[in-house]
Amino acid sequence: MGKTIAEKIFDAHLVDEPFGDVSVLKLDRVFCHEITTPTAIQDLVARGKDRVFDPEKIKAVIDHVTPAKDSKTAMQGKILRDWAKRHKIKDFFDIGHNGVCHAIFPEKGFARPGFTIIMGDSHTCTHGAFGAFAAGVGTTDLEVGILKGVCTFKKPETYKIEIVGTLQNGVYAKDIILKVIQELGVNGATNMVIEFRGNIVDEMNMDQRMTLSNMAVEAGATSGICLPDMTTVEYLWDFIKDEHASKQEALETFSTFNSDEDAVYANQKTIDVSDLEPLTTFGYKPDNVKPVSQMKGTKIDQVYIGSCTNGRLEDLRIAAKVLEGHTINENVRGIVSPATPKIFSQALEEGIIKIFMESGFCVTNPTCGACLGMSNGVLADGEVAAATTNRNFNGRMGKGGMVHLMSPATAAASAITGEISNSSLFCK
Ligand SMILES: CC(C)[C@H](C(=O)O)[C@@H](O)C(=O)O
Ligand code: SF4
Repeated sequence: MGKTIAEKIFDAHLVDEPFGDVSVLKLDRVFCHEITTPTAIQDLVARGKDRVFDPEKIKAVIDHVTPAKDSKTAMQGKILRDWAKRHKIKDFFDIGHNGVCHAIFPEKGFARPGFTIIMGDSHTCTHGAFGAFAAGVGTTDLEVGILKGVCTFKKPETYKIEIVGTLQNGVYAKDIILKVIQELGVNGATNMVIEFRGNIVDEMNMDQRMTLSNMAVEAGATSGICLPDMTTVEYLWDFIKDEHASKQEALETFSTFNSDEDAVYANQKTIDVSDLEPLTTFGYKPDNVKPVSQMKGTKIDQVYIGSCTNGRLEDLRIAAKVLEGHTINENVRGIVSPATPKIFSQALEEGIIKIFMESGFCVTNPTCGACLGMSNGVLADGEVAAATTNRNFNGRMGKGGMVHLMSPATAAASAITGEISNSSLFCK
């Protein structure tokens, strides 16, 4: 019987099968940020176990609220910073070098095909775009991961989603993942791994695959995996060239993890996206999805372009293309947060930052910031945001605020008109 990529990664990392369908896996990476890791650190210290399994395999960043906004967030940063120093974790990213975890870690080549990755963050599934099994975990699992380099998981069942067809202009990876979540529902893939397949995924670059994998958790999935291919190898080449004789050889090595033809799936679905229109959310759940055309006229107070879903260079390029030559609506506050310093400086070089600024956007440093309503653009009660983020939960960007999720193109068009709008209005 054939195996899925997730099953093969589990087999390759298996340390123990204590009972039933439970597997203890060896970890290749433990990623950390300043919101969840300090709790784990403080508990380890209190238990006299202030150790790390391997400082090379642990990567840490201060990203959610940076620069710190108050004494509490300053202390969270300090606990992580002091711990990283104490344990000689050299891949630690602080002010001036920091960016959103799920953007900066892939950019540094830390996510690789066949890897097992955990982090105390629900969007850790993003790294599945590289053909890794990457999952968000709670504090206890994070502590064990930091201390022993292992994590316990239920054996993975896989939901295969084939995305096929030809995309219309103005429709992006974000629209596709919103469509997937609409079809599956917020619990449709609970306790499962989503395997993204089909010609549309094959044709996507890594930025687009990360947008897809990022929101797998919004359909309940533990991880969202794309199979590694030459696009993956090309993206990682600078980081892996010493370990592989050629790109072809790297591809062959990575392909050993690819799902077999006769792999067994718990569920599968084919979605033809040829007729897909740009989509947006309308309620407080990510599966409350409608075509942008049906939401026309919905007034907005703030537009946010950024986050681990859509704060990458390609996202900024697409939004800037829509914004170029326009100023945003006088009733709209536009905020853009490039997801990493590298993305920021490339966007500067390409003139993208200038376009944002000339159109009336405020450009912030790389941070999660407004995405989770902790800083840099919290909504007032009753306000409405158009955002390229991944969660529209009640009050997500500020108590009493409403968030509509959408692609960077739709967000940029909406900033210009002041209401949810299709970017085809501004196609040049
Ligand atoms: C702060 C962190 C625990 C949280 C998460 O896990 O998702 C955050 O990143 C979010 O998006 O709400
Ligand atoms: S950008 Fe938003 S969703 Fe992503 S890790 Fe930060 S807070 Fe969470």
